[in-house]
Amino acid sequence: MAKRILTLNQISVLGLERFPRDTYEIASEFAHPDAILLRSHKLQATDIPDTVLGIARAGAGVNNIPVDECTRRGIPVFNTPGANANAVKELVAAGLLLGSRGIIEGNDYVDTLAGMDDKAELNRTLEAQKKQFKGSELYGKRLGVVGLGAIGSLVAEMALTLGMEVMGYDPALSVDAAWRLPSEVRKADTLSALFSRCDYISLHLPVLDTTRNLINAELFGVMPRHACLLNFARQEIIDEAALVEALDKKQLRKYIADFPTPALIGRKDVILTPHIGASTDEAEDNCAVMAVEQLRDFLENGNIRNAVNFPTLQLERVGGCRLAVTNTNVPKILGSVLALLADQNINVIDMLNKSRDEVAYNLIDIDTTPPDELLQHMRQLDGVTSVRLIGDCS
Ligand SMILES: NC(=O)c1ccc[n+]([C@@H]2O[C@H](COP(=O)([O-])OP(=O)(O)OC[C@H]3O[C@@H](n4cnc5c(N)ncnc54)[C@H](O)[C@@H]3O)[C@@H](O)[C@H]2O)c1
Ligand SMILES: O=C(O)CC[C@@H](O)C(=O)O
Repeated sequence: MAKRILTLNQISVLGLERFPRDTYEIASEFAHPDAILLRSHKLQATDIPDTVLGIARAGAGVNNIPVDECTRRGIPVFNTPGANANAVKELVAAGLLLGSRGIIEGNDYVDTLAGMDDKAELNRTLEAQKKQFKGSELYGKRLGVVGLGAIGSLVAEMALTLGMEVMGYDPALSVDAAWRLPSEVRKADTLSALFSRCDYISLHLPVLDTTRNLINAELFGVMPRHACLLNFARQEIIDEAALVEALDKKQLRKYIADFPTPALIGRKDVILTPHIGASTDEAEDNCAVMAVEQLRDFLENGNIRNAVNFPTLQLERVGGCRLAVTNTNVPKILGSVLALLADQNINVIDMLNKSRDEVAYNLIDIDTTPPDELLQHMRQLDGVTSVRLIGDCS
């Protein structure tokens, strides 16, 4: 039977074409989908049917998905790290330029001159008024980057090429990300040190329980008054009341962000774009292709790459059929699963088991198709969250 993929946002065709039409059905409405593919759609736990095996986010942030509930139900949530990083980096470059030069104000002013048909008079007026729109250069200024992952590291590199100094803060920096980082990036030990020393600050961290409202009144209080804050990460990272108060008190010069809210729209000291950080042809294609490939590998082989709540695990297919078993990460459960197979004289050909936090995940290749009763029995074992048979041994 064809696998059913429920799409909850518009997904690039280049990605969707990677689902073979003879083995997959794709639609934006399905009562019993095998998997969900989405972008920013806010997914409620109650909207995830029991048939769903995996969820793929074509993008980086997964705060629109109830990840804890998925983990509880044994559903891996995939994302596409780095696939849209260049698109965001380029918008941040634009944000830095909009924050340093009177581009928007100048453009708005020029629009007011529509209808002035005398070219000489137009030029005289422009030359007389342009001093209002003077800016300052980025060269030599200091950029603080909060979060030095896929996007933050590219932003740091881009700012260095503009001649800026770069300071970074990331207490959870992975070893791989540290290797990617240009050596010129100076480390800030605290957020407060970074906020107090930078002319521009750009946020590139995920929204988590620990980062919600992280940027608060205390940090706005130490910022230089000429500083500019860029937020192309998520609005929830900023304490909005504190931001509005800081703008009112002129504790920061400008806020440039991808997340409009009623309190911010229309302010002269705020520049807002409608969440278009990843809205390029290239990023949409990259994210969709990566999400689809990861989802297919999971549905067809049980392999897991780039899940935010499951361990990474890939086992080459060597024939036979495969059991994908998820359980809580406590002793003896795997032993009970294997004992059930041994009781039925089912031989294990190959096996891989890994854990991440409270989740343990096992791929077990066997040489005989197990009877349905055995799978039911396995599902009822204490601590087993899900059991899936992939393929057929016959
Ligand atoms: N505007 C957009 O359209 C758009 C597009 C892509 C991503 N994003 C947002 O940007 C975020 C980052 O994306 P990415 O691809 O760089 O992710 P990433 O996972 O590669 O990098 C995130 C970095 O943040 C760091 N971090 C975690 N907690 C931190 C903290 N308390 N302080 C400082 N750093 C911390 C992590 O260690 C990691 O290095 C995403 O989670 C998403 O919310 C927005
Ligand atoms: O899908 C999008 O347009 C936004 C994606 C972005 O917010 C992300 O977290 O990757």
